Amino acid sequence: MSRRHAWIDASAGVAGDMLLGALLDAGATLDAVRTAVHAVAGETVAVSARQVTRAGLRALKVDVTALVAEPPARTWRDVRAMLGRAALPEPVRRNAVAVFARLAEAEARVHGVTPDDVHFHEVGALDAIADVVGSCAALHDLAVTTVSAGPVALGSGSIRTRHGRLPVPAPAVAELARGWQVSAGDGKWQPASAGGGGELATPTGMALLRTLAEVCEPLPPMTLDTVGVGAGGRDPADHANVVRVLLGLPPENEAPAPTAAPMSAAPEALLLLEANVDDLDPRLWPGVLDGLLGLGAADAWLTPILMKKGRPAHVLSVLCRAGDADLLRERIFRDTSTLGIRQSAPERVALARGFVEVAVGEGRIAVKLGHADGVLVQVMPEFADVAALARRTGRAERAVLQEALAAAASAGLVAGAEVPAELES
Ligand SMILES: O=C([S-])c1cc(C(=O)S)c[n+]([C@@H]2O[C@H](COP(=O)(O)O)[C@@H](O)[C@H]2O)c1
Ligand code: NI
Repeated sequence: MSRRHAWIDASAGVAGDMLLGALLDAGATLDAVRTAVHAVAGETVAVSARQVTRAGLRALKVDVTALVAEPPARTWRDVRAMLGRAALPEPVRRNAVAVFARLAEAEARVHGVTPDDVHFHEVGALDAIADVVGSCAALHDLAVTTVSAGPVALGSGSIRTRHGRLPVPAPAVAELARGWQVSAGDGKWQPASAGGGGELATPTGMALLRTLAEVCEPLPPMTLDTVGVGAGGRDPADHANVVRVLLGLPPENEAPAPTAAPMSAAPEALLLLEANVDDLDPRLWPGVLDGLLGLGAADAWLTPILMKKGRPAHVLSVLCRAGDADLLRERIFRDTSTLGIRQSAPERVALARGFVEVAVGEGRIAVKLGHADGVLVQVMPEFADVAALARRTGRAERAVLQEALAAAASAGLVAGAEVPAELES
């Protein structure tokens, strides 16, 4: 099974349409992007792409056009429901939900509202849906298995929005950029008559990059395969207004054949945030855990304990990357009643993961595969898909789960088998 890495060059900034343009230019098909966008938004929006130049560089510019006169204003709750019911490949749905959750969280913080009440403005909502769903579908279509990105140029000066003049980086961008390497970049502020202000990164672009890229790093070693260049709307003279995506095979693909013991993954450094809580309304816990996972926690769970004074309580444990710890700590203080958070630095040895879909009756279920050195170690149908299919067909979850396991086994997905070629990221 070969891995395919995408490295995002956002040294001139990043916007949703620029990233989507770069992924299409790298070989993702417009068909795959349109199918996914239409599955979420219906025929209310058209996505097209054209060749342009930016400071003399050829690049692909994506255009998103609303086909309805007055697109409805949508909250994050509305968009989440649209993503939930759309016929999308599971990895595309999961990534798109995670991007919007991060965007809604950032907007909520800067506007002082709850994420569920964040409003994606009219045409802006359609734009964002097309950019986010389109980029997630394009990555899927390119069979990308891992993503990283370099430092991001954010810009300087100020921009005019429907709420008046905002400083650059725009507040939501600054929020989304926490924990990532950034700079103002080379984009100089100029008056609107000379092409507009110096905003180089937009909230949608930053939310996509922060969610899809696992780490901020210089271009990693890889055998370079394809370069895609996506254009922004403006063409200032002082820099090429583009995002680039470099696709290639990481060095592991060139390593010798796997040995017998398939557990050679290197430990990764993570942080464990923990708090003992004895006075939170128990009905709030599921929302707390979902919120932390939506913000990028690697895992979040509760352990029942007996605390001082004989009180039944829970330990909230949140495993995360160091760059996400500030955001998650603030979220824990906001959503629980804890007065303190412990922190330790465990190492995790994780299997590489991916998904394939199997047909079960009239539905499809994503099967999560954990693998090492080209060999499957864990094979487990996604329970959310099992439960959804059971609900739709009126069958028992247990029966659907057994059928999904049997479908996986007859497709050769069993522990010890070779990782299948079509493994999705
Ligand atoms: O209209 C609002 S509320 C608004 C808020 C913010 C904040 O950062 S808060 C930013 N903007 C600007 O809107 C455009 C579009 O951004 P997309 O991510 O939807 O492409 C961009 O210039 C933002 O900085 C608007
Ligand atoms: Ni607003």
